[in-house]
Amino acid sequence: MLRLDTRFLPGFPETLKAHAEALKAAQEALLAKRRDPQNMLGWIDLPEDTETLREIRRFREANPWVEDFVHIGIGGSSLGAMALEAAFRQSGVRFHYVDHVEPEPILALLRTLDPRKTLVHAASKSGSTAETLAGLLVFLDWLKAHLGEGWRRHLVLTTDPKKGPLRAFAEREGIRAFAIPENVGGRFSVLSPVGLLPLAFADADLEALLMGARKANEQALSPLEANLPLKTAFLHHLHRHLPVHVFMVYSERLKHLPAWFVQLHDESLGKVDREGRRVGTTALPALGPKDQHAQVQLFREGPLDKLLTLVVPEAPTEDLLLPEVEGLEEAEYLFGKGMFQLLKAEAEATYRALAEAGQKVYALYLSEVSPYAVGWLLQHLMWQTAFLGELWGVNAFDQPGVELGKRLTFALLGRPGYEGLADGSMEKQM
Ligand SMILES: O=P(O)(O)OC[C@H]1O[C@H](O)[C@H](O)[C@@H](O)[C@@H]1O
Repeated sequence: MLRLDTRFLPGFPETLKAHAEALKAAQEALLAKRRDPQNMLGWIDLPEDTETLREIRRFREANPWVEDFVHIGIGGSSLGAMALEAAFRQSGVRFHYVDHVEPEPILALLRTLDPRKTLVHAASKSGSTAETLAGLLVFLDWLKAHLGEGWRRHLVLTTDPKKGPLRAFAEREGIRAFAIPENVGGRFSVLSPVGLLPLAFADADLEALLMGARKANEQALSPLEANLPLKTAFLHHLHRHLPVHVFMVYSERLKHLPAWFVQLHDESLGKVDREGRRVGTTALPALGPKDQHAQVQLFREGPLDKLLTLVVPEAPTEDLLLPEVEGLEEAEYLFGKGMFQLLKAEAEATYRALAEAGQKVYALYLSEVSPYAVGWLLQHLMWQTAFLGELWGVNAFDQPGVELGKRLTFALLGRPGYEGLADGSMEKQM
């Protein structure tokens, strides 16, 4: 369950009411777009897709031999999987992420792996991302060298259902390939096989995750009073003059969640709007309590240019009692308390201290760090982003700004068709 706390933003409920009509219009405009698959709103339907869930389960059950799971993918094709696996892994399977192109760590990883016990999962919506293809080339070669014809059982792909080089490769070679629905973009794909397949090997509770996400859907389709993502989107809209948005999570298990959110927020909303204006706010990842000892100094006394979201669990799923120790009387105030009580107190104290400093801050309380509550949170944040796209007049589902860098990379590597881009004649091609 998710709960919003705006106690340090006085007047918010009244302002919300005053904008009810405009918010309803934004909600209707977004929902009207669901009719056209080109609008990339397929992520709304992912939590209902029980058929894919069944297939993933069957695949997991058919491969009990897996001890190491290598996930090759980048951006939307890795950040969500990484965040959820770190939080909810119950199996003994070891996970490794190849979401970079630095040779040394890949070589170090290859030296530790036993190919007979390794499953390689390459995920890419487009099927053509250079980093992912590079990783796949290396691991494919490695599997073939060690396993001969047996390599096929050790590779699984997740990509577009019809298009792209990975789909074509899977069909040619008869490799198992799961699908990211055509109308689902990378950073909205965590509840597709991109995230669900690794999570199945982590033995995480996938049903609970999807059930939580369905709760966010229910809210997002409701009138404003019950529509939490529309409310948080409006909070961001109201504070859009503040350039920095700190996303601070008080959970070690969710330590990779801010990175997933940064891509979702920045890549969806940092755009040129319909009037040709540059819009967007810069999401800054933070982790409590660690960043109290690293970033909070800046948040307290640096520029008042931030909107901060604190994501705070309300209860532990398991607690640890802090024992009394003779000779450590300095810690007496901790004796007999639950460790979670300390975590909660630190979150509350930081919340108050930031508000006292004059920063704009609100809290999102998670009932607990469970697949159900986190599934709800992820889908909530995707809705928030989609609503903000409407309010800011941008398409939240494309990323035209990353294309030039990709084309220049191709040119620098001598890919046919990109000649000329690398030698300074770039302007001509833009
Ligand atoms: O899933 P893929 O097609 O491999 O894309 C991976 C990532 O790279 C692209 O450059 C986009 O900017 C991201 O939105 C995407 O998540």
